[in-house]
Amino acid sequence: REAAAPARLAKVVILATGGTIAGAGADAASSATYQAAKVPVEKLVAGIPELKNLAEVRGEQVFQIASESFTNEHLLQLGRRVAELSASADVDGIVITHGTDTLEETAFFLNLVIRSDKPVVVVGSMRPGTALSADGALNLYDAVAVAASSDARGKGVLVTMNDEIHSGRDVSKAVNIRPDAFRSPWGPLGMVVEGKPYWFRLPAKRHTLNSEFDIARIQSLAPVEIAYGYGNVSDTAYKAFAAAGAKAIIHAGTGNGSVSNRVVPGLQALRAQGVHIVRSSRVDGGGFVLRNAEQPDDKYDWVAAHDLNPQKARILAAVALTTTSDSRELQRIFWEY
Ligand SMILES: NC(=O)C[C@H](N)C(=O)O
Repeated sequence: REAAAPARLAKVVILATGGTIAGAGADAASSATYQAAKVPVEKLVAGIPELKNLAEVRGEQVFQIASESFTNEHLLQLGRRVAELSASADVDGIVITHGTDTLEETAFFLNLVIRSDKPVVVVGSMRPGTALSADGALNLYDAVAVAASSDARGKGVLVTMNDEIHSGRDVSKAVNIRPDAFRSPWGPLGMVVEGKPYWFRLPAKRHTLNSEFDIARIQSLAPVEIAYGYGNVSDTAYKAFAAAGAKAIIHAGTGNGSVSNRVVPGLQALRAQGVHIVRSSRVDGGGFVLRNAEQPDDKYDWVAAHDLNPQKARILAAVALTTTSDSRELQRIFWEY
């Protein structure tokens, strides 16, 4: 019998954007005090020789920033590069190294606008590589394992952190400092163990190839801001955002996305001026906002963000408003994505 030809290693591109996974501290005990976005991608890759058993890897430095400084322009530039690479026959999967603070926003954005079924995996770390028990190397190893795996195709943009594989739509940073920082309210999709992904569930919402949005058709994102709900709140921030040109304001509401009676008239007036009001919830670990519960959305022509947290609601509204300014369309999109 002839021996089977050895399987070709997948080709994976690592797009590096900075964050703690590229961070460096003064000594090994500095796990929380360090500078993010210091180490270049070549060094990150060279630090994990085991990557070459998983894939043919090459790195590309896109930015070198902490993720709290990401702007819409960074999202668009990164998205265009991911689209280009995913269209190339020479690329099987893409990994994006990213700071963890806004990782959930970038992952959701790419999940909405990248028209490809090739694996795109966003990864970060909670400790810099210089720290004791640094988590970045294993997280990156897991990300490359997932990006190289044909099983990961068509599952939308994914996030690997702390051995788990999450949907980029669902996942968010739930705690800081600790390496178990990322949670999905509906659970992770799977796990990576010793460089092999294991899957347990699939995303139910529209994404990537099944999305109506396409990075190729987006010149700029709509200006969308977030205002926080709390006791003794006023409508000052909402009005200021609208005056500065916001097309939609995400209300990071208390509980069910409730709105203080001190703020309701101001938001009605802003809607009458054309600004969209999207009610989300500030609760951590799984908000759930229903239309016409707490506030009469039909009457006020407001939108319910359903289970999307305020920062994810901002991303969806900023993308959706590039194709529609109709509130019913906006609401449909909030149910479907
Ligand atoms: N753990 C991290 O990556 C935090 C860092 N501030 C960032 O988001 O870039």
